Amino acid sequence: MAGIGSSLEFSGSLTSSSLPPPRTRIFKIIVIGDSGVGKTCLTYRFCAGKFPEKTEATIGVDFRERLVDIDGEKIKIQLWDTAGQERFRKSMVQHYYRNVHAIVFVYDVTNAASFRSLPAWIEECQQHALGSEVPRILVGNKCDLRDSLQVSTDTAQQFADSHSMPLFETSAKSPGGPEEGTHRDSDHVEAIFMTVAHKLKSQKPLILSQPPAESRGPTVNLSRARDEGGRGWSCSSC
Ligand SMILES: Nc1nc2c(ncn2[C@@H]2O[C@H](COP(=O)(O)OP(=O)(O)OP(=O)(O)O)[C@@H](O)[C@H]2O)c(=O)[nH]1
Repeated sequence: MAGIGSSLEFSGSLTSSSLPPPRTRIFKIIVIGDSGVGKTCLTYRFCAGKFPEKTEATIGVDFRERLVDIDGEKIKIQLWDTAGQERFRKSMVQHYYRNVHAIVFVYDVTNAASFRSLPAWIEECQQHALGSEVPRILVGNKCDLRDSLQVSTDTAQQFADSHSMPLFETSAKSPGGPEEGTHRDSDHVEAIFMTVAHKLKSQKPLILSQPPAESRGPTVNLSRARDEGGRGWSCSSC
């Protein structure tokens, strides 16, 4: 299960003034979907800020990280770009699903088969004990290829609703951004992953707590709040 429920505790003879700065939290987000839907491009776009010139099929898993500032806290967003091809997944699959904080399911809006595969990807997550308490989102990629659309927004939205996931339609390739209008395909890759990070941070605020008065000594516990178990969340900024 997700490791973000675990507490980060500093105890012993430390006083609050001598506490080391809290270490940077890492949010592990796995990106899952059929081969060729654009997982590498989406993760690269978020972490490197641009569309990659060339990609090859992912073998096993690739990691990409980006340090972001959320409400004054530095958080490392660690994206696990998983292989879509079965033959490249086998040996690594157990590692993907350890200590996952959030899941991003990706399909290609120009490839109906990639959309039809989603139940199998969801099932695989369930088989690895990722329950509904782990935030998940659905991303339809390649919205720049409007003329080749095979999955309508309505169909995708129905699917997302039935699985209590927010839906984002985007393009790892097009510049995107609010200046491009209010239509769904302007959902920005940046905003999508930042929304996930905000959700995780709001579920797991880092709080300074003290033990009950009777046992209070020089110890200060720095711990994370318990999981609120929120579901059915949505993007407020997109
Ligand atoms: N037009 C367009 N092409 C895209 C977009 N995203 C990815 N592609 C292209 O789709 C192809 C596959 O992209 P990848 O990111 O490698 O796909 P993947 O899901 O990581 O594939 P696997 O590693 O095999 O699982 C590449 O040729 C990309 O250039 C997009 O938003 N728009």
